[in-house]
Amino acid sequence: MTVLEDIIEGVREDLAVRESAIPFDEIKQLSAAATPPHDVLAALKSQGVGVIAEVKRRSPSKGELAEIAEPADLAADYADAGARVISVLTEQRRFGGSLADLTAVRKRVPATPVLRKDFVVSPYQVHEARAHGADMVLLIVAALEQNVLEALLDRVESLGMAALVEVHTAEESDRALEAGAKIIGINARNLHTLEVDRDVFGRIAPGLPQDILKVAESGVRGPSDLMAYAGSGADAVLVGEGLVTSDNPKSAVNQLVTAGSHPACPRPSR
Ligand SMILES: O=P(O)(O)OC[C@@H](O)[C@@H](O)c1c[nH]c2ccccc12
Repeated sequence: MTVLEDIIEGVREDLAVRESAIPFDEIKQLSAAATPPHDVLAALKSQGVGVIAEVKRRSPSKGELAEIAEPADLAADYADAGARVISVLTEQRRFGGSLADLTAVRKRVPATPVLRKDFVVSPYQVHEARAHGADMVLLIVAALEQNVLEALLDRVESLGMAALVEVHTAEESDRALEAGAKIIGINARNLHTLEVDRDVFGRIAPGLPQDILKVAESGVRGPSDLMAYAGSGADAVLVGEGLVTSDNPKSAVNQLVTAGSHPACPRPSR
């Protein structure tokens, strides 16, 4: 079993527990009653290379990263420093996250779009994301059959949210396009082996249509990695570890935001 398959097995077990506590009809109603979502596409299309800053306590590759007793405080720092979107990991077993983290962050940064970062395999989780205030949902191509990917993407968009469709290979990026993805995240980390290869973005992004928003995910250590990704056509970078392990996450975000809006930073040609 690969790491990804192992994580998904746990995710399905945890999901079954939540489904028996709150039935599908109820979570659907809660999602319909939530405050309307932000326009994430517009936020990501604005000038310069955007920063998506992640609330991440642990990872399967590195173990414990940061305690983060108050995810909302960290999110407020990220937003103050100019993060365009805040990503909140809600997977519990391997990443130490929760839906309570998502709710807390949503409440504290009402003006900033929030991404639910999890292993979404069912429409239930999409409604759950919206019910907890998410504006964007991660969909991992490697974890989904094509018909399921397409159905989930439709579901995300029909609730007014945006999907970040994650790929790691050219075949997966073809599947993302085929499914109708508008925002594609190219993950430097292979979710089967957890190996990071920062060159994956530069191999895949140039082959994507110009109107697709391209997010470089994982392995960003500082402004020079952002600049390198920008040079290969990134509209935004998604950063976790580099921020949560920093002595000063707010200034770490600020340095990235400054680099991403600097005149010397290569700009997406859209
Ligand atoms: O901590 P990093 O290397 O900056 O990476 C952030 C983000 O890309 C990573 O957390 C991630 C990318 N895709 C995922 C899918 C599930 C869980 C986590 C992820």
